Amino acid sequence: MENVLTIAGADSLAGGGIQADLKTFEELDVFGVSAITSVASILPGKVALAQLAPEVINQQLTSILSQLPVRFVKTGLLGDVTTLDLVCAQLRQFPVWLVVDPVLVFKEGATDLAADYIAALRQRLLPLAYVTTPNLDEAAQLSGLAPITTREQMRTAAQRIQTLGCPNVVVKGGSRLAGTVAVDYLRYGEEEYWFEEPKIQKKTTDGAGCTFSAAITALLATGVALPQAVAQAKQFVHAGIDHGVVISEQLGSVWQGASRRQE
Ligand SMILES: Nc1ncnc2c1ncn2[C@@H]1O[C@H](COP(=O)(O)OP(=O)(O)O)[C@@H](O)[C@H]1O
Ligand SMILES: Cc1ncc(COP(=O)(O)O)c(C=O)c1O
Repeated sequence: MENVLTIAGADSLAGGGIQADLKTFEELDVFGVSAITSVASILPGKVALAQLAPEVINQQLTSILSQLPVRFVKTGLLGDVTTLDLVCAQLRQFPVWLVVDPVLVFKEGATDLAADYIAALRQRLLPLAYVTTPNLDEAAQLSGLAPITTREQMRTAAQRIQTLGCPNVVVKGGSRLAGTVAVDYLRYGEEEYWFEEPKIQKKTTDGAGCTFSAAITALLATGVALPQAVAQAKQFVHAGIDHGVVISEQLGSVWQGASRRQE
């Protein structure tokens, strides 16, 4: 069984972040290990983020990368430029297949990631990645093409992100692209693939992006090629949204990654 590492934030409600990643790894038969960068407390209308000290983050990475064979890594929320740079330094020492989920936007509310974080993502993390999985907002910020409202703009954004040094890009249309279809676009080198599923009219979508990129990472680790990994990850997330768990009526429906009870 492959060891797969997620470097990301913890989510107090466990819809997204490290919790969603580990649940997804478990479901897809890889052994998940984690380095936590920050702790997100999901509150009404906002997300409170507490960043861990750089030494603590570095220690986790050293613990994992120096003692375990790890060939596949996913990054989610890194939280600040210092963390992003120490992650890059570690990953340059231990070359891996890297999936970057460039988390800039939470469905639960805005985060305060600054322009220098986006610049660091573009200039230092993305060139280390095998594939990145921005949603429409993130693709707009990474490509400088804002706002993205059409399929043609999804293609252009992916091409622009490739020029940053990341050979493969999945732009997720998700719930954000208007229409009745949840469309994702993969730019795989020069090849392109469109993935479509009916848009599900449910609120159980928190953590969908984390789960999607975690599933891609796990599937790559089990030997699936990227276009098929994206197709399967999309099916996995689609089932997850459709059978999402409502953890509190007061909070509304909250997606729970691995608990996809299929009646
Ligand atoms: N309402 C929905 N119905 C079906 N699929 C969806 C829906 N919302 C998102 N998806 C899919 O879930 C995956 C994650 O997308 P998205 O939610 O946009 O990511 P993020 O969490 O990063 O914003 C993509 O494959 C997207 O197409
Ligand atoms: C730590 C952390 N990372 C990432 C996310 C983003 O989740 P999503 O997959 O809905 O984009 C969340 C959302 O709650 C989170 O708490």
